[in-house]
Amino acid sequence: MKVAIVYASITGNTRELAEELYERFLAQQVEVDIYKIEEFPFSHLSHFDVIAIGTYTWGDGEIPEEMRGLYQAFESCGKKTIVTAVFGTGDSFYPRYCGAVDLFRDMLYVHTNLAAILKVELTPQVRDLVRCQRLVESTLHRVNHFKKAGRFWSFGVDGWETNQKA
Ligand SMILES: Cc1cc2nc3c(=O)[nH]c(=O)nc-3n(C[C@H](O)[C@H](O)[C@H](O)COP(=O)(O)O)c2cc1C
Repeated sequence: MKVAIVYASITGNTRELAEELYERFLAQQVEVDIYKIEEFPFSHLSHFDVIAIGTYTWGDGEIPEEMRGLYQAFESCGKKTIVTAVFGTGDSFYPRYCGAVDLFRDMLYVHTNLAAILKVELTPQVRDLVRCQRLVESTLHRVNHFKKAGRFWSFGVDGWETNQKA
């Protein structure tokens, strides 16, 4: 299983969160690479079983400029066979707390097999480490479930509803 963590961070909060997740994926003995957004080869999206996307929020709940290419890449080349997670840090002082995570969530839900979402207030605290562990476990559980079944399930408005071949 191949996992990629791709993140953008200016002041280091989202990077810290990405690094926590990296350690936790490693501890599960999966192959995991961590990329700053500038280093991620967009053309390799489908080389990974799992892609965890980390973003801070900018402006009025916006996706930072450097993450927009990744957003568009998933929009045009996303596949339901790629299990994704989206995480980010934000500041609840702003009306659209972690708005960039919400925007990615909505798009990834449509174009990929979205397994987990994590929002953290500014710098990750000890209580957030448990949430990081949950993100890793839910994501790997989704991949294993998917591989066993040879199909995927999506969480729709009326519950677990979609069952399609990979
Ligand atoms: C100009 C500006 C606009 C921001 N807008 C938002 C926002 O709309 N929603 C939010 O949750 N956080 C917002 N933030 C807070 C950042 O997303 C937050 O500080 C984040 O942890 C930064 O991540 P980083 O340390 O990885 O760069 C804003 C910060 C700045 C400086």
